[in-house]
Amino acid sequence: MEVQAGELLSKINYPSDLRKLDSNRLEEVCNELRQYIIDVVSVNGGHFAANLGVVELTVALHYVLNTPYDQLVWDVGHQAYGHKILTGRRDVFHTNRIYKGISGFPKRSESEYDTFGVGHSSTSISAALGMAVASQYKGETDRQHVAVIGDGSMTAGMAFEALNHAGIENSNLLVILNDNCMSIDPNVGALKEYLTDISTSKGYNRFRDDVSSVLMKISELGPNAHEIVKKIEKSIKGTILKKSNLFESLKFRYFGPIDGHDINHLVKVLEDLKHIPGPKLLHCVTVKGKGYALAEKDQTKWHAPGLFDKITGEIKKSYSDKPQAPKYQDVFGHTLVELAKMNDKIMGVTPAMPSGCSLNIMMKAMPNRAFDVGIAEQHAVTFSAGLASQGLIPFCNIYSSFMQRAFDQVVHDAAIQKLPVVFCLDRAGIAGADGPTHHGAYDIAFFRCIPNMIVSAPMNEEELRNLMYTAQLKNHGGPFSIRYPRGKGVMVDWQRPFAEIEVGQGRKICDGEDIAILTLGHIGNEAVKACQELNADGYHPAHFDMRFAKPLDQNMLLSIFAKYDQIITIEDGCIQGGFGSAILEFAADNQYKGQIKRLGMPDDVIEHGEQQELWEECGYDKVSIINAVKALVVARPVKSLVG
Ligand SMILES: Cc1ncc(C[n+]2csc(CCOP(=O)(O)OP(=O)(O)O)c2C)c(N)n1
Ligand SMILES: CC(=O)[C@@H](O)[C@H](O)COP(=O)(O)O
Ligand SMILES: [Mg+2]
Repeated sequence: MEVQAGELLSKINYPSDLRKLDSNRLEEVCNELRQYIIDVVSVNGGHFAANLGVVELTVALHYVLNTPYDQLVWDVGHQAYGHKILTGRRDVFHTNRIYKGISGFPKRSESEYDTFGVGHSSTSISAALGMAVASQYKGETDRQHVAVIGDGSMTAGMAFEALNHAGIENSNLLVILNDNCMSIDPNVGALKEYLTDISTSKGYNRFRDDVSSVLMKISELGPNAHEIVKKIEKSIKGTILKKSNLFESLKFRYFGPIDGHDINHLVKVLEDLKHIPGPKLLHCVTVKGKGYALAEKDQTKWHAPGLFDKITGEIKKSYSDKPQAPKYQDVFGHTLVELAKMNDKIMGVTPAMPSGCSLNIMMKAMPNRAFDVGIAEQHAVTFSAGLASQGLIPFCNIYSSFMQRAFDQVVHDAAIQKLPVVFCLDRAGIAGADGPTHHGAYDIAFFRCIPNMIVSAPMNEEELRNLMYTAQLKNHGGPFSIRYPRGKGVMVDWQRPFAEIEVGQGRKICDGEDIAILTLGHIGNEAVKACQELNADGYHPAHFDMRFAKPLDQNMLLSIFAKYDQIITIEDGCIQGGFGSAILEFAADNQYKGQIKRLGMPDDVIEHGEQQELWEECGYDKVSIINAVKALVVARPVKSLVG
């Protein structure tokens, strides 16, 4: 649905138009930009509160900087809607995150203003530093490089690795710390407490303002003045500020904290900072959800609320007369608490996604046994391994795509040491509107190659519960991974008694002739639907839910090889190295002479869209499965086959 932009905003196609305005009109621009974001996101969905929080910052940056020559890098990029609207994409913004529409994150192929592709957090300082060093090398001394990073994203190790490096590079880098005290959930950790301390310490702020304004004035007087500034800084800031300022200790010049919603002050400060060389950090304090009262009040709920009525604030739900199956996330959250009540060794760990993965249920019920460790996937894995080394059983829940960050920790800290960490990989498979950075495409492939690792995937809620139950019964000789997708399962009546599943044992869903369909995980439900339609058309494939990509159910596979000349494998993951590849390897090792067709994500970047649209595009939704079977098998007369 197209939404009309305000009068001023509708004339701003690019930042060059913005820069023609008198600065006293910027507040108006901010109001219209904020309203436009509210109007479009309410009917289209997407990230909301973070975008409202950076409206002033976005306008000020594009007003002061000479983008795209000056380089602006957004961390995560979930807050870059204002940036997109001001940089040539206002009229296509209604296609944001929609299949074939623009991406919900900055993307280099989409615009020259998108200097760096993002989606995962905490990459902005490294990327902007790389750009700054490249400019220095090329002699582009007039070029500005700015990384905008949130307080949540600043908790990741990668951000600190970049600060550590940037502090000794004398390149032109400005880091803007957008501090709203929030990650998706409330931000956590000692850094958050430190930032709150320096934002609220009145005496320090007054002193800092005085020193900064004097230093900025002197620094405008020319090259020699910088030397004087440095000396003054060394003696004054060195003794007073450095002691208390983390960023100064890392050789950044620290400015702020300033009000990130005061557009006029922001413009002035950013102008001043353009004339100060070397690594600098500007600490901006903002409010997540700024300007939409409900979002300011419940920032987690309004991080990405889905569609809503912008007047009443009512978030739209899909209503149905029929009872609905739960989300896998909720099954995980409730089941973990159930198991933890039975087994006092169980602990819960999430890197910054407690409400996303539903560990918040355990954090509330058992606060001393469940940890949000901040955006810190590597730490989450090794922390879990540490817990496991002491006889505990951590359930470490990480979105599949974020787990890409922690591969070494899984190998080095958990698998080699045979530690029984249970890795629950949420959002495994096609993630949907978040797109390629968030699809859980690779985990089967990258976990399957790790020794001592169990790789499993439930086809429904009951299977998820039973896999979780099985994983904590004993040490299976190393980590136990369980992957499941974003969204709903298929069972309304899911809270059934626990039953152990034998590790490496698949199950037959239905018997058949001519061809066997082997599935892993929830995508097996598409195969169930496909088989029903195929049966009516006279095709009778057998269907096996293999449950494990590692170890494989070798006995079941050998009997399948003996009976069927044709096999289709289906997985919601990349086909290179994944579940289908595991079957191919086993088939080759056992001289299987039949034909094996693999369905899964092709060796390509899968863009954004709804899960169902992308399953279809990748060729493993119900219809694609039907077509694949029909292409391989000759139809037989309809007859009933009970599996
Ligand atoms: C590596 C990684 N882990 C987790 C996430 C999920 N995530 C996206 S935004 C976000 C919160 C970021 O907080 P902050 O940087 O402070 O931005 P804010 O939303 O507060 O503006 C999280 C945890 C991610 N994108 N990347
Ligand atoms: C930007 C980001 O990484 C998160 O906000 C992500 O979009 C959350 O995804 P879910 O909605 O699947 O929890
Ligand atoms: Mg934040």
